[in-house]
Amino acid sequence: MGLEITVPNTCIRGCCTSSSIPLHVPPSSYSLLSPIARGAESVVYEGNLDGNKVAVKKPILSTTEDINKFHKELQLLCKLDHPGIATLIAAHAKPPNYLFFFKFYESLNLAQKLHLDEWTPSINHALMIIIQLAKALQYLHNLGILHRDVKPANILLDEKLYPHLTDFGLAEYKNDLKSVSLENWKSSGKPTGGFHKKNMVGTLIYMAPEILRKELHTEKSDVYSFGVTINELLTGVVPYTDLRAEAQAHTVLEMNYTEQQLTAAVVSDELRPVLAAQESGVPSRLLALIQRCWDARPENRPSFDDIIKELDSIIEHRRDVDDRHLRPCKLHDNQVVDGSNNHLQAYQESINWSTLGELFSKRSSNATDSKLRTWHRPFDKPLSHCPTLSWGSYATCGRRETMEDTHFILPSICNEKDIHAFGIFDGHRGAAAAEFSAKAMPGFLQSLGSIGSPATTLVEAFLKTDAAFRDELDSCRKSRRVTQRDWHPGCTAVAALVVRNKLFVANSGDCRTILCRAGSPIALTKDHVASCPEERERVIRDGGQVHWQVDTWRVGLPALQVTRSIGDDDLKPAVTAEPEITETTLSADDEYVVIASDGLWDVMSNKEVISMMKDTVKEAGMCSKRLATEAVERGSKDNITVIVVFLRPVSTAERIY
Ligand SMILES: Nc1ncnc2c1ncn2[C@@H]1O[C@H](COP(=O)(O)OP(=O)(O)OP(=O)(O)O)[C@@H](O)[C@H]1O
Ligand SMILES: [Mn+2]
Ligand SMILES: [Mn+2]
Repeated sequence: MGLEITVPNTCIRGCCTSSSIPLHVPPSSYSLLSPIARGAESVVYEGNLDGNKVAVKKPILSTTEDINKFHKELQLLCKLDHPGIATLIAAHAKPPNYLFFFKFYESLNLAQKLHLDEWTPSINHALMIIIQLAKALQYLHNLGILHRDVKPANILLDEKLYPHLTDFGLAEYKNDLKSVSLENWKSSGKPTGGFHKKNMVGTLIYMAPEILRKELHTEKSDVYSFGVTINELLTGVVPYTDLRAEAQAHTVLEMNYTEQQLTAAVVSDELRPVLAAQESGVPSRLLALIQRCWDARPENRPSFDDIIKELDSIIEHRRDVDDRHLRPCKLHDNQVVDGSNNHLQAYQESINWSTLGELFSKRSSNATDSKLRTWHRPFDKPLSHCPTLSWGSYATCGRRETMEDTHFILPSICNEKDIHAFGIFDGHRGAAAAEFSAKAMPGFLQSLGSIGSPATTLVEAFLKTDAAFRDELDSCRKSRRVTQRDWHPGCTAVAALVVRNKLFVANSGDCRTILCRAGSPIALTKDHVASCPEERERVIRDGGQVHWQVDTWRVGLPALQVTRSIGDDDLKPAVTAEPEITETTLSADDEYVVIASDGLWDVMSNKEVISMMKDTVKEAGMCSKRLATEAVERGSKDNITVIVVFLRPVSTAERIY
């Protein structure tokens, strides 16, 4: 269950503290595998921490000053929590091991992606990266922090090619910079050469002229580096390489000398990289923004607040233009199919809903002290039957282009060895609600378990996840991170909770859970769809409208087929998030549970699932995969997610019960 935070959670000096990031990790919990990058000041390894793939940054420490620098970087990193900034998972700050453990970002850094992979992002994807990066820098500047080393090599890309700013090796609080310079002036009358060397930082081609002139770094110096970086993203050209190649071809000058020439040209002649071309589709307002970002005079450059306002407006303008020309056509199953809509999607997805959900999860589980938290135990009598659990899952987007299913597996909640939770979310109108819920609900389950019975815990977790998601969407609309007002993503949800010998299943929507008892299926959920008369009546009672359209009953204008879900805020309260709960006492007859999204059940009956399980190797992951691939073969048109949980000991050698 993740890494423990030992108390007191501080570094050896006591200068770095964190309530959520462990600052001591036992050597047995991690290993360093191969190095991925060797910098002047550190080696970054691919590694493993507590079973998860991580990036381990190991600074090269030779002097006390290096160690001071490590503590400073750690202090800063402990304060940061933003989806556009690389996530520090843990650190070790005790001699002889000084290590940073970061979330592993799969898709290279932006410099490698552009120049080794020769990646050319679409304008919409580039805009998404630019705005996410601007928000990360706005966040830092609001905290009074200057990054001082903004460049493509310090921007890591995750599997979706979303950017995460990293490398705080040169970052400083603005106020500290001021005092350093004042002290220096006082003690020596003028800055010394050593002082300049130490403070003239960042990579030359991204450095603002005032830094090259050896003046103090300000927020506007980060803005300059941002401008050069996003121009590189749009052109795919390393700044000045065209120039430099020429210089090298025509002279035998040392690199150092051409760099001096370059510096002089940037400072005195206002030389800048070649601006991206409007013909390649870059909006002219974006080009103008880049030019303002790299203006020679810091006071003429916009702040990140200004930059974000302008970017929002550029993006909204692009959408308006497209909306007028190309109206997306609505299909029966609520899927909007239209190529022109891709950039809209890219913008909606520029909000990382998983990360937002994770933040909620962290917040809700931090609200109660994990040490004091115990899970509600309704039965302390000795049990007649103790299930032995093993589980596995498989998720596939099937024939769809996008994946809108998510799931979570949460074993040993609050370190209780016999309490486990599993959940599946099936998104519609985008993946946002599903991505958010799969991260947020585990946090709510952990924090709520101590309060009520398992059944009320599940109901509360569903309602809280729904409320949190809709709040978050609202505030995104207010801050204009979501400018499309008629975007109302939702997801169906099913969660199973095993508490010793009891199984609780909560369901909102049309995911399904079955239990195999003595060889026969027992349905533990009922589908909440408008074709079900009771559900239809309930929707109408709660103020919703249902109508027959094409081939079935549907709810409201969006013509939703499901009648309960998380999100879908245009249809609340009629399309409620409140789940129906079943409670089952497990006995020796109970073999396994299958939880799956409707992509499986569309093409397979409960009985067929049971018979397929019969001749599959009894390993939960393999069973899940077999069921899902069979559903694809049978022509399921939907995303498919399957979780199988065995309830009694199984041997993988056993083929048939
Ligand atoms: N979390 C991560 N996931 C994947 N790769 C990473 C991660 N962190 C760092 N890297 C890789 O290691 C490189 C160096 O990381 P970082 O910039 O933090 O180290 P550094 O020693 O400060 O480098 P520099 O030479 O730029 O000062 C990155 O450019 C990236 O390629
Ligand atoms: Mn770096
Ligand atoms: Mn660095």
